[in-house]
Amino acid sequence: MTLHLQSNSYPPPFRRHSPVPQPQPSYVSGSPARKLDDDSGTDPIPVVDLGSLDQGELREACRGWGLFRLVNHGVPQTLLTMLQEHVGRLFSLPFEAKQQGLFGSPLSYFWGTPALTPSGSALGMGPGQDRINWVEGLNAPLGQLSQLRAHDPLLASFRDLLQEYGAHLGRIATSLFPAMAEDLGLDQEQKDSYLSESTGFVRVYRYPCCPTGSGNNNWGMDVHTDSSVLTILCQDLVGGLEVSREGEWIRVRPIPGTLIVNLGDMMQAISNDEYKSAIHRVRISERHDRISIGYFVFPGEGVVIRSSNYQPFKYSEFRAQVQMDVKMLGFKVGLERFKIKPNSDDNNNNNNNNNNNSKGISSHFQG
Ligand SMILES: O=C(O)CCC(=O)C(=O)O
Ligand SMILES: [Fe+2]
Repeated sequence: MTLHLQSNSYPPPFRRHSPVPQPQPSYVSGSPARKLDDDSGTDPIPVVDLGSLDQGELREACRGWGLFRLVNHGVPQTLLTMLQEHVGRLFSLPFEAKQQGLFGSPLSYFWGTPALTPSGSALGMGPGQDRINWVEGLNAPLGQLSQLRAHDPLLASFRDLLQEYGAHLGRIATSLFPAMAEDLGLDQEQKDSYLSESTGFVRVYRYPCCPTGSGNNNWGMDVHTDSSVLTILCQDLVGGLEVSREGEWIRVRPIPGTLIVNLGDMMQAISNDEYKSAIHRVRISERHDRISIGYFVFPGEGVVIRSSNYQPFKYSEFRAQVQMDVKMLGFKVGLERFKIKPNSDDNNNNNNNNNNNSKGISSHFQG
C-alpha cells in the first residue's frame, strides 16, 4: 500500500524509471553520516565562516568560484533536519493531488523544468527544449506565506518551518551582501537597494532517482546560472550538485550542517563581472531520490542596476527577457542580452535582438 502510494507520487515520466524508492537518507548531523556521494570527505569548494567573516576568503571565493560553502551560519540543525524531512513527506503525496493544486496559493507545484513564470507555474518549453529535467518542486514566495490557507496540519507546519527558515536565510543574505558590496566598492545607495530581503523565495525540490543516472544526458537540472543576486542551498546527503570551474565540473559534496552559497547573474552584473555567476547543474542519482532547498534573493523592486559593462536595467526587465528567450529560443541567453559590446550598434540602440547567435549556456533560470 505504502509503496503503491509512493510510486504514484512521481510525475508519470519518472515512474517507469523509478524502481522501488529507497528510504530517504537522514539529514541528521551527528548521526553516523551516510556519505552517499562521498569517498574522501573533502572537496576543493572554498569555505566561508559567517561567524568570523574573513573579507579575503570571501573575496577569493566570489571572484574565483562564484560559489562557496558556508559554515557557522546560525541555522539550527534541527530546523534543517525538520525541513528536509517535511519536504520529503510533501513530495510523497499522490502526484495527481499535487498537480491539481493540493498545496494551494501562494505555493505552486511544478515538475520537469525549473523555469517558471513570475506567478510560479512552469514555463512552456521552447523549441530547443525537448528534454525534461528530472525534478519536481514547490515554489514558495516568502512574503506571501501568511496567505497560505493551511487546511492540513502537514501544510501548516511546512508554512511555519518555511517562515522560520526564510527569516534565517534573510539574515544570512543581508549579512553576506554588505561584505561583498564593501569589497566591490559600491556606494551606500547601491548597498541598500541591490539586495532586498523582501524579494526572497524558497524552492524545494525532489529529484527522483533513475537507474541510468545522468548517463543518457538526463539531468536533475541542466547546466545553468541562477538569475538571483544570491542563492543559498541546503542539500541532503545524496549529492549531485556540480559547479563548473575553469572548464572542469567539480562535485559540491554534501556536508551536513553546511549551506552552499552561489552567486547569480544579478551579482555578476552588479560587480561588473568581477564576481562570477556560478555555472552549475544537478546530476541524477541512480539509487536515491534527492531533496534540496534553495533560497533566492533579488534587487529591490524597480531598482536599476548600473555598471559599466551593462546597459542600465531592472531585474524585472531581465526576467521578462529571459522568459521570452526560453519561450522563443528554448534557452536562456541571460546577461549577454544586456552587455555593452564595444564597436557594435548595441551601444547606440537596444541590443535585445542582436544576440541570437550567442547561445547562452543556460537553459534554465530562477525568478
Ligand atoms: O538542487 C540543487 O542543488 C541546485 C538547484 C539549483 O541549481 C537551482 O534551483 O537553481
Ligand atoms: Fe541553480
